Amino acid sequence: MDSQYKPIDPKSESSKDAYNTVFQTLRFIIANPDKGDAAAQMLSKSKVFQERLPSLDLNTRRPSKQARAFFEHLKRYLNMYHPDAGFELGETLRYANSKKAEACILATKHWIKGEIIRYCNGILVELTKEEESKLDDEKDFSIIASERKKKSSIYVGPGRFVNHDCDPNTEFYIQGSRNIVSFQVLKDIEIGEEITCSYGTDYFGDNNCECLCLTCERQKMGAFADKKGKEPAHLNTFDATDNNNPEELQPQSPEIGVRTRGYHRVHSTQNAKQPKNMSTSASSSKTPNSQCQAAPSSKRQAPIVQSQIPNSPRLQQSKSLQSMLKQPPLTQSRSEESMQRCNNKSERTPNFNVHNTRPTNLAHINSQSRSQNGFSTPRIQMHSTGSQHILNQSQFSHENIRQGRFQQSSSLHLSTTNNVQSNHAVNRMSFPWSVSQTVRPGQIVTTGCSFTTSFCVSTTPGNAQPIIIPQHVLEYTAMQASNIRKKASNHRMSVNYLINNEDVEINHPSNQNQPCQNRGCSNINVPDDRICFRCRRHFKIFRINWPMRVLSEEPDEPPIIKKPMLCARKNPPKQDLANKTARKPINKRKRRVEVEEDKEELPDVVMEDVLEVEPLVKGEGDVDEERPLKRKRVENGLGSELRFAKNATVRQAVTNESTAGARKEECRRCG
Ligand SMILES: C[S@@+](CC[C@H](N)C(=O)[O-])C[C@H]1O[C@@H](n2cnc3c(N)ncnc32)[C@H](O)[C@@H]1O
Repeated sequence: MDSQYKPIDPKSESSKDAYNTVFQTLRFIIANPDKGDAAAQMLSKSKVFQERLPSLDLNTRRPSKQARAFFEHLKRYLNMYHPDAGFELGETLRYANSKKAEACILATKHWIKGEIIRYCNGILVELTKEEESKLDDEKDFSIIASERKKKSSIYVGPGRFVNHDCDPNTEFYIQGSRNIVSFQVLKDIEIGEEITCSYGTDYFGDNNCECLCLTCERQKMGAFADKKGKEPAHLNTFDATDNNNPEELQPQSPEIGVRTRGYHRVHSTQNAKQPKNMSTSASSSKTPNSQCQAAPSSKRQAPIVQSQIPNSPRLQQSKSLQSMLKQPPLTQSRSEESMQRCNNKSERTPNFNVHNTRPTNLAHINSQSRSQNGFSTPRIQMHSTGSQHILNQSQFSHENIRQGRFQQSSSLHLSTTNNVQSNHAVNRMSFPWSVSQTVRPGQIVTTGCSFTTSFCVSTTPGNAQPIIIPQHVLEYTAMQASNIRKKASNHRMSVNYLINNEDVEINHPSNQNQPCQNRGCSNINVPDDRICFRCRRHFKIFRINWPMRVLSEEPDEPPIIKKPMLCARKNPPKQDLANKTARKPINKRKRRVEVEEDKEELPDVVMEDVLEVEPLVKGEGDVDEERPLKRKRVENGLGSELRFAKNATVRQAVTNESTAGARKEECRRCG
């Protein structure tokens, strides 16, 4: 396995080329979903590919075995953009530390229990001991340990982006006899919902005590469990009084319970049956920073194990996967040792309160209450830190927020050097934008951003909602800030608050920060445009509003063309022969037309060109793309991807018709 991967410098010319090539290829596969081979071939012929992977020459008559395998893998990734894929790659802050979003898989269609998400797959590639030892701890790999084969395999492909949930909505599914693993739906999945599976019960520390999944959040388990009355580590809310140097308390520090990324082992749901002391080698040795106390197993909702689904059609098929995925039990001593280490760490751990901008952790409001400082906070209770803030966590859970039952929980931060009552420049780093704006009391600010400097409201992108910063929050914050300022300078503090939906009056003081105009989308984090980034990106690639990926209308039926009367004469006259030979170029031309069509499908489009095309925002399910597409065609003479299939048929029909016409004429001519 060649692990000598060098990332492309995003500023380089070749990265632009690469971007265009990949973009064109994606558009090609969208327009031609069944031409995965052609798309992969196209990509392999590109400059960037040939420069960077010269050993994988796919364009010879007999590509090497390695090249063919790579080719298949390439197709696997391209197929993520297949209109029927039913999922897309998104990003989330749920599992990562505050600085880095992680990938996740989001449903773009409604999935029904039992269905196979076949394009979300990956392949298990066995690793030699040497290869395994070479794996870089800094990089995130998904490794599946096979007990049967007594080997580990690396899991590669789009499926590797599926995150873990203790109550997952899918499970691993072996496709056919090959080592291709995709996912089977365990419970219906809504559009926009994250697709998750279970990595096993001990993947994130013993009994998944470091797990950050939604289920754990809802049930106050895993990293959300209340650790002996202490602030849950994942909350990481910074209390300026705890430490004079906030830098020391950056969430990435292992001591504060944020896991390092690294070499991870994914295990099947089979592991749910394992005794507690059989911790995985990964959980004990590869996630060194477990600052945890395992939640009582009776409370934990057991991941759905395969045997719990009676008559599961894939039960038999996946038997081999089950056995493959069984973990080698660790020795008791090792497991105990890891537990011991776990406990020791949690004892050592002070009441860390570094805010990591993960909003889901910040729900702790008791409405209609009074803050400790006597400020009347009719709709909000806030406190800079403290352990009592789990009060209503379930009510203000990520899910509630996502479903719009509550406004996004948020956290205000400010530098003590700022005067809170005046305007503040906010450095918003909302992936992938970075903008700044001034926040005034009462102004709606858009959440969906993490922050680096003085003052910010933060939450998870994708679930962003605008919120109003009430005057009293700012006053309270200002007061806290001035208190702290007396003690030390250059400290940050946080005020966590959440506003009930009913109490929030949403008005838009400016045209900034408004909900995405694409009615299929629930994002309310649109800083300077009508369409949120996700929808723009989707439109850019698919030329269709999110989450639609397929045409709702069938393409026009080609006009019915009666088969032309062919010349029935056995020995056509010489003229016919001449025509026959003359017809060859016609066919060639026809073939050329098809090739040209393909070319047309792959215009040299740069991002800016595409962004100029304004998506139509009519409503969910609307696929009327005529306006932008027509405009596009007029503007730069490009055809519409959406129409490609249609055009191809129509053009084909036209070609047939004219050929038929020509033949008829010929026949008429020959009598
Ligand atoms: C197989 S990868 C999944 C894709 C990953 N999010 C990424 O961007 O590469 C596994 C990694 O995702 C993160 N992760 C997934 N589920 C998690 C969970 N329930 N709790 C904490 N971290 C999780 C961890 O960083 C883990 O190492």
